[in-house]
Amino acid sequence: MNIPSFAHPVLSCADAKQYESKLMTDDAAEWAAMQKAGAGISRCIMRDYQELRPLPDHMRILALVGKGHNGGDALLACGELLAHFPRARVDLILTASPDDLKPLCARALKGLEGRVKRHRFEVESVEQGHDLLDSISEGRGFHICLDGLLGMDFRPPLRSPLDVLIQAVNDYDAIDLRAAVDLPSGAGDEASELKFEADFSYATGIAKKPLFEGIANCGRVRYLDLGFYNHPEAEALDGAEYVLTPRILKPLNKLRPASVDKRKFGHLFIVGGSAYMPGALLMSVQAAVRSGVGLVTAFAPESVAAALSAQVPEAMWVPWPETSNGTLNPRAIPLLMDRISMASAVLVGPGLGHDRNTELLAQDMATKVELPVVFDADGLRSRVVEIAQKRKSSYGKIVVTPHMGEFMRIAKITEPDYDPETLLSFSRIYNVITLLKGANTRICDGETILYNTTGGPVLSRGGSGDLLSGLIAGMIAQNNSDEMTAVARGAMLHGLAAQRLARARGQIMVNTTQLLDYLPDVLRSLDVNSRTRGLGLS
Ligand SMILES: NC(=O)C1=CN([C@@H]2O[C@H](COP(=O)(O)OP(=O)(O)OC[C@H]3O[C@@H](n4cnc5c(N)ncnc54)[C@H](OP(=O)(O)O)[C@@H]3O)[C@@H](O)[C@H]2O)[C@@H](O)CC1
Ligand SMILES: Nc1ncnc2c1ncn2[C@@H]1O[C@H](COP(=O)(O)OP(=O)(O)O)[C@@H](O)[C@H]1O
Repeated sequence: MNIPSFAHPVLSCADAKQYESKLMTDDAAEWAAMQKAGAGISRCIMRDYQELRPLPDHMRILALVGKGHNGGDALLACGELLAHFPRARVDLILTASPDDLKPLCARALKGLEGRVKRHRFEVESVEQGHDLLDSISEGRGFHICLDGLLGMDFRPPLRSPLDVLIQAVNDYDAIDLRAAVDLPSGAGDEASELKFEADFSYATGIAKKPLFEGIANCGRVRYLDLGFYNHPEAEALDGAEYVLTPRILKPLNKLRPASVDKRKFGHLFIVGGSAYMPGALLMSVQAAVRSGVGLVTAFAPESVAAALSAQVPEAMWVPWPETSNGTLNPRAIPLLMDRISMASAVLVGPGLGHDRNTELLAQDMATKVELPVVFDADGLRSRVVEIAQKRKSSYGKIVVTPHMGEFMRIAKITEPDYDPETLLSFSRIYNVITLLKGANTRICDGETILYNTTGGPVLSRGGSGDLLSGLIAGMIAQNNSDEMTAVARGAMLHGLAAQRLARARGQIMVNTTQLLDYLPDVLRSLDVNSRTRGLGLS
């Protein structure tokens, strides 16, 4: 796939530093980038804190400030927060004397003079660190802790007193939101065991590779597009890993031509459900009908089809004969194949249940359906990917959407494995597009990995994956892009809607399907004609 404008390269810290040195050849350019970074970080914090509650006017902010530009970004972010919340209180912990700060960091500090309190961190033990934090906050803790100690220039080991400070802050439980500038202090191409434990890492300008190692090693990653790739030097960058930007949604946010009818927007077939798991199918269908696809036909177990159809009358429901287990009978596949000429894509799996019959059904679908087919949940079988390996190149792609447990099963590995090479080789060998779900969802076609950094723990509840597969399949069925782009588009919409849900209603006391009500706002809030930066940060 040629890398389109909606994805930006993920670089090692060393490559990011080299690339930035080509873009920023003088202090004025660096200062401008730092100001954008500071403004972007403060916007993100104001937005992300709302997953907990609205930000209080009198918020207490603690910034940990190192001597480099990472510290400078944190200081500029504090200035922005103060501009929005003049009654906020900002305390800075400096680990170097002001004379030792890099000039732009010193300039950012000067800009805050008289508006913040400074503290030097000269304590020797973690306990003394806690006492200092208690005394600074007068025992009330902090709403926000901003880590600007070390950025991409970190080289292990962590030197004293940074190690003590990071440990003290990590252990201090009276902090609502921990935000790392660029990447958590202690992370880097070479990381130290001790790292700032971030809830969010706000990647400034370039998303660095260490952010995507392991499972959410650096908290939630938020990529701030500062326009670093609007530069001729960007052409020379290569590599397999990219971070998605909301620009991928731009084609969805256009007025539809006056002359179109529903057939123009595709027809999705969804096969799933079982007598004891009808809800998963229902959720996939609910999401699919919201995706913009023109028509949805759902094939459901005959004992539940009527009840489901009452819930989503927009879809056409076809009752499917059941086995004694209440699962779909594979012998009834002609029900689907007789109608297949009407479809543009197929989704198999939500709520299907796991038995020999559904296994046969999934295999049959992989063999017989020439259209793009998405396999999710119980449709994810090792035989399906083996069949995909031999699929004719004229057929539509097979897309698999495993979480790590399911991935281990179909990739026949025994341990969770987040190595990009594992995902690349699996997708290449089996000739599939893989969407590997998790805190940072990865989408891979065997040549490229796209990281979707949207979403969050509000999605960690039953049914989120069913909504995702319905959205993805609905995007593919619309046939307005290649399958990889359609999959990535569905994932980004799902994540952005989840963020909106969490900000409006919190992460905890919500239903999975409430996410659906936030999908329209995602699209409607995009500034589609913006040419300079990613389309907004939401
Ligand atoms: N370039 C730009 O314009 C833009 C940059 N941006 C931002 O700048 C960040 C990079 O800034 P940077 O280059 O100033 O380095 P940064 O990571 O802040 O500090 C390095 C200092 O840490 C120190 N140090 C290292 N290892 C250590 C250890 N083990 N233990 C203790 N100390 C250690 C080392 O000190 P030294 O070894 O020299 O004594 C050095 O001076 C980047 O991540 C992003 O946030 C964005 O604003 C976008 C525009
Ligand atoms: N901590 C998290 N951060 C971000 N996204 C998450 C997190 N936990 C789960 N998700 C997302 O929620 C969805 C869960 O899908 P899945 O595991 O199939 O759930 P289910 O089978 O219950 O529908 C995926 O899109 C996954 O990426």
